[in-house]
Amino acid sequence: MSLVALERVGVSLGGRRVLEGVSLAIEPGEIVTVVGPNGSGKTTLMRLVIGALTPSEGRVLRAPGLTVGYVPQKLHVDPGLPLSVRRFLSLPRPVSRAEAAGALEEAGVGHLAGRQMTELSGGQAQRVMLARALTARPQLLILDEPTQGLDQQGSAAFYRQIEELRQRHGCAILLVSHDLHVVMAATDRVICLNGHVCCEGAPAQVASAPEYRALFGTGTQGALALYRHEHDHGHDHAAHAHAHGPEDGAADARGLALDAAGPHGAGAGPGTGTGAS
Ligand SMILES: Nc1ncnc2c1ncn2[C@@H]1O[C@H](COP(=O)(O)OP(=O)(O)OP(=O)(O)O)[C@@H](O)[C@H]1O
Repeated sequence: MSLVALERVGVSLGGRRVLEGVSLAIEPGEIVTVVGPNGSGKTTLMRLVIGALTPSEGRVLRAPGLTVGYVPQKLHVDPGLPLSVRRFLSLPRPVSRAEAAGALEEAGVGHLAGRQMTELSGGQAQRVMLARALTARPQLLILDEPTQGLDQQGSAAFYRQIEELRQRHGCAILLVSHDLHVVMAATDRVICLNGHVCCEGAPAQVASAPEYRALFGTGTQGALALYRHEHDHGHDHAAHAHAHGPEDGAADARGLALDAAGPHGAGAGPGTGTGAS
């Protein structure tokens, strides 16, 4: 059974048609990247998947008891509000010290537990937010624009980490990107969105599809080749840590935010002093 399935979903916001006739399904354990230009409805689609938005048409089906970890594009932390990393990990669901430490380690930021959220760089904040998402033990991990601001090498390293997370946790991972470069090569399936699903399939198929090329041009093949070259070298652990390991501050300069869903998933809207953009 699919974790999430959208059936002919349409969404209108502020009198505008944002999504139309979108049908897709996310299967257990797969990595799916949604690509599309600015304003093509990617974030709206993520909000549908987590249940923060109700479709105007069609329906969204979720596996019973589905657990979702959601990392939205931005986090808004009130600068006047003291909020340590450790405490942030316990919002909204308290987690044990050991669980928090483990998740931070896994995200490559174990040393930041005592810091204030407002002191973190964009890349550090991104990893802390990923750690919080992991504490929900999600069956589906959703990351909205996690590679924004990263160069191709940084994006490739990020995707390797995503692959490792999938292997370790067995979760499906749904990502959004509007700058389709290296990211495509590391995903099982790409969905190209522009208000509707233009095309979908394996990365190489989508990269050569006329619908994709009409939106993004033809420049992706070189990036795919770059990724494959690096990937061939990357699997022993030491080489990984050296060439592709977590680098604080290397990630998204805008900062990435997370609002992890509760233990049973879908209530991942803004709250607890943080909000998705
Ligand atoms: N609350 C809202 N009211 C009216 N229009 C909205 C609302 N939220 C989003 N939109 C519009 O819906 C469209 C899709 O927005 P969405 O944020 O889903 O796009 P996106 O693909 O994630 O864009 P980007 O790559 O720039 O982040 C845009 O035209 C946006 O202006």
